[in-house]
Amino acid sequence: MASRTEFGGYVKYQHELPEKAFYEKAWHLLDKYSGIPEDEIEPHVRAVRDKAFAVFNYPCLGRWRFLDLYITTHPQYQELLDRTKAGATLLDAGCCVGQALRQLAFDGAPQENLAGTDLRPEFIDLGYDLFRDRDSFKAKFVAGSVLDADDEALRALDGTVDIIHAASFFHLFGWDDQVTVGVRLVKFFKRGIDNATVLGRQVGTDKPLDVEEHRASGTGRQGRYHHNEASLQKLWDFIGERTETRWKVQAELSYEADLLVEGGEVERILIRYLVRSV
Ligand SMILES: C[S@@+](CC[C@H](N)C(=O)[O-])C[C@H]1O[C@@H](n2cnc3c(N)ncnc32)[C@H](O)[C@@H]1O
Repeated sequence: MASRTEFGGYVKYQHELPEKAFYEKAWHLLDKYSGIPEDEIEPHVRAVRDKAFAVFNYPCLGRWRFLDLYITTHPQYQELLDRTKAGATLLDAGCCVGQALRQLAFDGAPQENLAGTDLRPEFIDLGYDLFRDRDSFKAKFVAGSVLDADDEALRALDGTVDIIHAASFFHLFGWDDQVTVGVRLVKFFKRGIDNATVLGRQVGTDKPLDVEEHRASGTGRQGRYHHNEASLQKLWDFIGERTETRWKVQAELSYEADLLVEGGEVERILIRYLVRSV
């Protein structure tokens, strides 16, 4: 089993499940979409989660966050269903095990209008194990790095997408890499469409760093950059300049108790965002 490791004072791997409120939508999906008998769900999820955590020790796996189907509470969730039913294509960038895509499909989004991409093909593969839909799920998955402008595999998605969902994703990167990622994502959009949309949720802050200070003081690979609405607009202005596109950001911070048990209850600031082409 993967070892417990500390991450910025946080426990990265938590054995106990959080409160039921945190994972009941995922249990419902595994029951009704995947058809997994109720008493098998927990051991099944634990086994797949440990395999995924052994691939890479993201806290979203170790701390069960991949079970939080927050997407259903995004103010644009109904719009995502309506637009994909009307033929729009949605790409989940940094999809991990693809839980958001299965939820969208379960709620009626046509599977052939869904796509996912992730750096690690193992996560995509484990998603089929988790949801037991390897032979039935019609969403298109492409493994590749959105940080690499020359990634051959990702070219298959260029010019094919109307909506991009990116959750707990941009916050992995520093400012410059977020610009690189945004520029890459823009290439995935169909040419000349109205209402190109990027949306998601990630760690936020009410005090974003000055970009130059962040660059100068970054740790590791330039450190991570967290946003409020104004800094996110600035980011998308930069991305727009580099791609000759224009974007309007709407975003809201929320202060939420982390419902996890080990390592204590902590407050985290999240930002739920919506970026539309203008
Ligand atoms: C913190 S997880 C979030 C997963 C999922 N979106 C969610 O909300 O649970 C970040 C994901 O981004 C993927 N990732 C990291 N760097 C990437 C890159 N350069 N290109 C594509 N995916 C990347 C990771 O493999 C991981 O699955």
